[in-house]
Amino acid sequence: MDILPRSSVLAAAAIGGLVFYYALSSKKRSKHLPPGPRGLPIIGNVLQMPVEMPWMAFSEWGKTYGDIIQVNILGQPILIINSTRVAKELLDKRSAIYSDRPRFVMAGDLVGYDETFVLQPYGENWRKQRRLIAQDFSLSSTPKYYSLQEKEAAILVRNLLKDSSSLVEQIKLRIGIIIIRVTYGHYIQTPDDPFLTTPLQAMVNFGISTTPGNFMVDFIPALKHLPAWMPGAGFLQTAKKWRQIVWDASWNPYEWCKKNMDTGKTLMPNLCGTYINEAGGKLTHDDEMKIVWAASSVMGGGLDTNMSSALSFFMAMILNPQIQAKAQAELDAVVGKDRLPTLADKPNLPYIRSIMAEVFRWSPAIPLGIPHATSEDDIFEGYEIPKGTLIMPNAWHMLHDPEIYPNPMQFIPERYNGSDEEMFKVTLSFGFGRRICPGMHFAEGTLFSIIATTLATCDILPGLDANGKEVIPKYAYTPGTITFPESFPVRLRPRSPQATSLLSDVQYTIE
Ligand code: HEM
Repeated sequence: MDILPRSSVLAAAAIGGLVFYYALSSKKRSKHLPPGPRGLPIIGNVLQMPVEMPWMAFSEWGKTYGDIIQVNILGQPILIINSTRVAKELLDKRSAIYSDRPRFVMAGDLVGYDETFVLQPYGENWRKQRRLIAQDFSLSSTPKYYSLQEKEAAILVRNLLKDSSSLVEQIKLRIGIIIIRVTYGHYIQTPDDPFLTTPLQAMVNFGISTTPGNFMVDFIPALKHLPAWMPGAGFLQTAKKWRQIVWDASWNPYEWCKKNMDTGKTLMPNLCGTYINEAGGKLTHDDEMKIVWAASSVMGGGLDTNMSSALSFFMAMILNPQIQAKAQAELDAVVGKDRLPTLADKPNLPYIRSIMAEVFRWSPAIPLGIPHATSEDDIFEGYEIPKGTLIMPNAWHMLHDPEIYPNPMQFIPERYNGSDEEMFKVTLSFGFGRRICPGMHFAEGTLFSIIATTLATCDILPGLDANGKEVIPKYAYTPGTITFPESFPVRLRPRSPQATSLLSDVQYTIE
């Protein structure tokens, strides 16, 4: 795998291409571009690009360069946006020309993620796929999945009470079960089910291959034509392996769903099954391509993101026992102790909603968003933004701006004053403009169920190290497009025997 910036892959052939490319693009550099760190000839800012939690580094850069920062990686202009106002101005108001995706040569051309509409260029195919799922996951459609989300949340907590050392695995499994059930009508029963493990692997690869700067071929597309045996061309073998994984993750569960519509094994409703039914079973190859890749986008979009937010919730609660106590008081007053909370209780639980909003603010799962790209030249406040600029909205910075969120590193649900309008503002962690996450309402259902069920039934405590000492987690996140808290131990203690018995009563049904 050829990783920048430490890579030594600046092979002679590539440099030749670069000089040519740089000569071509130097005209653009002389324009009035937004401020940014001064780069080197040819390679631009490659060596300055931060690797660890780059969203925090870009946030620091903002103190020197301001709200918009231009960097250049081997001739590719990148605009980092450090302000909600500017992000809305460009990505929302000018969405007609800011809704493209950059061309990811590794992730797209070579591995094939560009079949999914997450990476599709802004155009007809993107629109058709997006329409298919926007409907199924709209605010008014998601209640059909509430009971699944509530049940899986309860089983998650029940299993964590038995063994809280398996926090990550349990969250992965339960969120995987939910998303695969609603997409294909298949109920995952064991963590080693390939319908779960293959998409999870595909997501790991997605994260690596879409992180700008990880693959030289993204900046020098001609490298994709290198012979596979050439030193430095290891990325071609990687791409081949990863391509098979994406194909298996996308087509196998769809074929299973289609085949089992008649046997009754396919559980309804689900995205693919509904589509197959509506078409009366008569689908052209083109129709199938559309639904397979739209479904794959749902599965990919809904797995790691929700997992990341759920893990951040557990971390925030370990760090803030007083918030747990306040949330539990609200749950006891509104829901009582004789039943588990449901999604129907959500309107009456403003403090739980505030905790959820604060999770999205404190630890956005995709801190730098999924990059957009400009499809035309533009001018903003006197700065030129060339066509093809990769746009990185630094959601992390926007959600940690001390002017808007005082003490931004503190987890403070009270900052919203119970106002849904204030909470709504953090939804910028779900992206911008026409590309905004179509799974937002569904994601909220899953996370709300996990938060409410856990707090209603358990106290969340720090885990212990080998010497029995409490481990307080640090605010540290993994690199990649979708980020996770660095691993931390946790302990769950039931609030009462009654709480344990409410969890035990939840039926493990395949539905
Ligand atoms: C906590 C959970 C989630 C977070 C934080 C999240 C965040 C995001 C973000 C930041 C984007 C990029 C938007 C942009 O380009 O401006 C996105 C796109 C997307 N998300 Fe989510 N997401 C979550 C859950 C989900 C779920 C549950 C689904 C599926 C049901 C989903 C499906 C998608 C899809 C398909 C896209 C691509 C949209 C497009 O390119 O048009 N996401 N998400």
